[in-house]
Amino acid sequence: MEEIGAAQVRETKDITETDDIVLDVDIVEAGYEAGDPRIFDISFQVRRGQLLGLIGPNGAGKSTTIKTLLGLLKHAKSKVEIGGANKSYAYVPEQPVFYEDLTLWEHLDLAAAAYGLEYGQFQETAERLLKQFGMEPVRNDLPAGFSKGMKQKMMLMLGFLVQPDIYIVDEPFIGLDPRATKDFLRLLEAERVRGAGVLMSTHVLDTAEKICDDFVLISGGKIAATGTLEDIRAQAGLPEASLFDCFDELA
Ligand SMILES: Nc1ncnc2c1ncn2[C@@H]1O[C@H](COP(=O)(O)OP(=O)(O)OP(=O)(O)O)[C@@H](O)[C@H]1O
Repeated sequence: MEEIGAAQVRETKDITETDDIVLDVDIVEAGYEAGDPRIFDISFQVRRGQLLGLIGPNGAGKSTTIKTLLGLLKHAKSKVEIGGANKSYAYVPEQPVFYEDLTLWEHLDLAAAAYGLEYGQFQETAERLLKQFGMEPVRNDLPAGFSKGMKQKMMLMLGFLVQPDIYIVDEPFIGLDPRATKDFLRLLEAERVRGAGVLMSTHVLDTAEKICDDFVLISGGKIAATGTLEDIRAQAGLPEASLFDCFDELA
């Protein structure tokens, strides 16, 4: 058990190599101040190759759930098992985080060094990602001068570079143009085929409906519905309905 702050009880334990589960989350409660929890009883798992959509209205508790499973909140009672055989994960935040003085290429290089990637493999993967995201022309530029979508692409590239067991992606679609969205989804699909799991928080429900295997719908800090689109439709009492209509009914 790992104690981080008086009110936090966050356990991490190993997932065995034979296990298909790459993320196992069991949150009793979590919040930003002692005695003021914002999310309650949130439990779910992500398996290899699975894309789980974390959806819910503004303020429902999606980001709080993600911060809790990353171990970033002081006031949390939770048990989280993260990563498969390699114990590796990539977190792609909604708000880009970068170093003012490092170029795009230097960011990639730094991430590769931090994760201990072999240099030849790093170069090959980084070159491929620069091409795939159309970012070759700005490889030696500082990200402070990038557009919102370009910063978002940099964050996605840093995640893909690492090829982790699980991707935790917070709202990837806002800011990406249609071409970049397509490139991102193609890369994500390839990673799922490789065996990576994905937890993705998003408001873009028409895309989520097409790409996610399963959903966790959070409302008012609690789980309002879980399962496949069919399960969600049954829970909403709306057979044939879109994810958007089910969301409206359940949230
Ligand atoms: N840094 C913070 N300090 C205090 N309270 C916060 C903080 N961030 C979020 N909250 C509160 O926690 C609750 C859940 O917010 P959270 O950010 O998890 O929602 P969300 O589902 O991610 O919403 P959105 O879709 O708008 O991003 C809300 O009541 C919000 O006011």
